[in-house]
Amino acid sequence: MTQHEVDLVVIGTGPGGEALATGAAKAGLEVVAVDKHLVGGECPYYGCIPTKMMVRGSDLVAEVRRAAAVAGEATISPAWSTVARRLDEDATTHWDDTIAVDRLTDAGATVHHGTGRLSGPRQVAVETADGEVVTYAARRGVVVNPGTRPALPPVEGLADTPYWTNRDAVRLTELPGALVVVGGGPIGCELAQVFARFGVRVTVVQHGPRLLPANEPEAGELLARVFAEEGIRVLTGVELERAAYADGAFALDLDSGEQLRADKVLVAAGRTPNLDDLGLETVGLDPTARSLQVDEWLRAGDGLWAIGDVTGHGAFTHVSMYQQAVALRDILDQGGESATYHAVPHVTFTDPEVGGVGLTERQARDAGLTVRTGQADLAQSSRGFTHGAGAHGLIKVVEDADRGVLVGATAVGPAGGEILGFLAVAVHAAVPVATLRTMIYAYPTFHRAIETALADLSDES
Ligand SMILES: Cc1cc2nc3c(=O)[nH]c(=O)nc-3n(C[C@H](O)[C@H](O)[C@H](O)COP(=O)(O)OP(=O)(O)OC[C@H]3O[C@@H](n4cnc5c(N)ncnc54)[C@H](O)[C@@H]3O)c2cc1C
Ligand SMILES: NC(=O)c1ccc[n+]([C@@H]2O[C@H](COP(=O)([O-])OP(=O)(O)OC[C@H]3O[C@@H](n4cnc5c(N)ncnc54)[C@H](O)[C@@H]3O)[C@@H](O)[C@H]2O)c1
Repeated sequence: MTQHEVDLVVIGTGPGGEALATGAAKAGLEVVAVDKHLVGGECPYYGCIPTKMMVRGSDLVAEVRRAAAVAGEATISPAWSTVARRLDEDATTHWDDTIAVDRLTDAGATVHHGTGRLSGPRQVAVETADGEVVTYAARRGVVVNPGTRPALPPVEGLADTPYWTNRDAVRLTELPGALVVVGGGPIGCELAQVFARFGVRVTVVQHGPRLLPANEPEAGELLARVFAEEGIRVLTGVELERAAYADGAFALDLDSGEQLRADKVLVAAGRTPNLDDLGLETVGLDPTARSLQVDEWLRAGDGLWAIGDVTGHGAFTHVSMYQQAVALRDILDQGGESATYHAVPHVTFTDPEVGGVGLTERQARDAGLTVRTGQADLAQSSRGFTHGAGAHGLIKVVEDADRGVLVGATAVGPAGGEILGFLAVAVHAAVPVATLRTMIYAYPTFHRAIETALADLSDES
């Protein structure tokens, strides 16, 4: 077995790994990029891109149905085949990564489809699909970007059923009659609403007290009200105890005593980091850990960098991309700013969109800050009034009163993710609340509700 010497090996090419490998190769490094599935990772093939195309379709369906109340009768015959075609042809080119591989190769990198494992410091063994093993010694080091896979909750019988995950959900050509979604996080909420708007009878089973528990409680509660209006059944605070599948149907027993029946079950109950088959033990790291501890330069060890979901700084494409830029500058000895995470933005693309940045009120209080919060109801704003149907939303701001700056904010509403941009700047740059209060907010915009929320800042929780 020959050992090849190169500058850098990237194991796992999620969005960040792909970009980092491209950047390093373009900078003149000899780079090997390894992915056991598709170059680009979860986001372009099974995550952000296909699901946002699904959301775009279901939002249009909802908007057409709202037309009667604001503009006159309009009809739509929702056709899943149209969405499925876009996912297959436009989003994923039939779940084929040739374009991405060519892009990386054109940049000068060597690409392997295979499983990469560390075999010691700066050492990697790549097992290709045909069983061949190629080993590399990496002069600068190794970057790991292995991402996550769907977690299977410990529910009796579930593993033996043909349950779906996000990977199945984005490849559907036909929709089921009745669907149970297990998990009320971002994946569960986005997909529940998409399928419901295309005519599926959807029940969401969320074992916590509310939807989107990583967001402010007001956001999850508002979303639950919207889901109820749209006919989505939301069960919170329940445990799924048993699952069984027979004769084409699922039976799900809840701890409340109720049994749910469904044609399909979508499991969206969190993710498991792909750290268990990476050879981490050969460099003194724990392969059973929930995340890889990294410093502000994304260093996980000597000659070892980790980026993306496995670092535990937010499982979002923009975090993976942000981190790759920092790690690449470190690898190339270019210096600059290291990574900080006080203003990580995130948007769940339900309708209304749920955007958040920085700390929630609870997190700010737990951090010992002197907290003041303010809120505004989008439906009560002039823009909400003119918008009419579909104007659900709220703004919530969380101030560190000692410093007089926002440390967190939430924007729920039509285009809530876009409104969040304003709040992300405020939290990122620690713009004084006094300065934000002296701005002029265009009338009648949704973002004008931020002014109302700032005026509402008080010590009441
Ligand atoms: C349904 C869904 C919707 C989402 N929507 C959004 C969204 O709207 N916005 C957003 O910001 N984020 C979204 N995300 C999250 C986003 O997809 C991830 O944060 C993003 O893909 C970054 O992940 P990553 O870089 O850690 O790695 P991943 O994208 O998970 O890629 C990791 C890659 O590593 C490979 N790999 C793993 N182990 C090995 C190994 N040993 N050897 C070789 N290759 C290996 C895998 O095959 C994979 O290609 C969504 C996720 C899902 C599941
Ligand atoms: N728009 C976006 O940015 C977007 C969209 C989708 C996913 N993502 C990323 O992907 C990650 C994974 O998404 P996710 O929704 O699978 O995970 P998650 O961990 O965010 O949410 C999972 C939900 O399932 C619930 N749950 C766990 N076990 C359960 C059980 N046994 N029964 C019922 N409910 C259970 C949890 O309480 C939680 O609310 C997200 O955290 C997010 O970072 C982002």
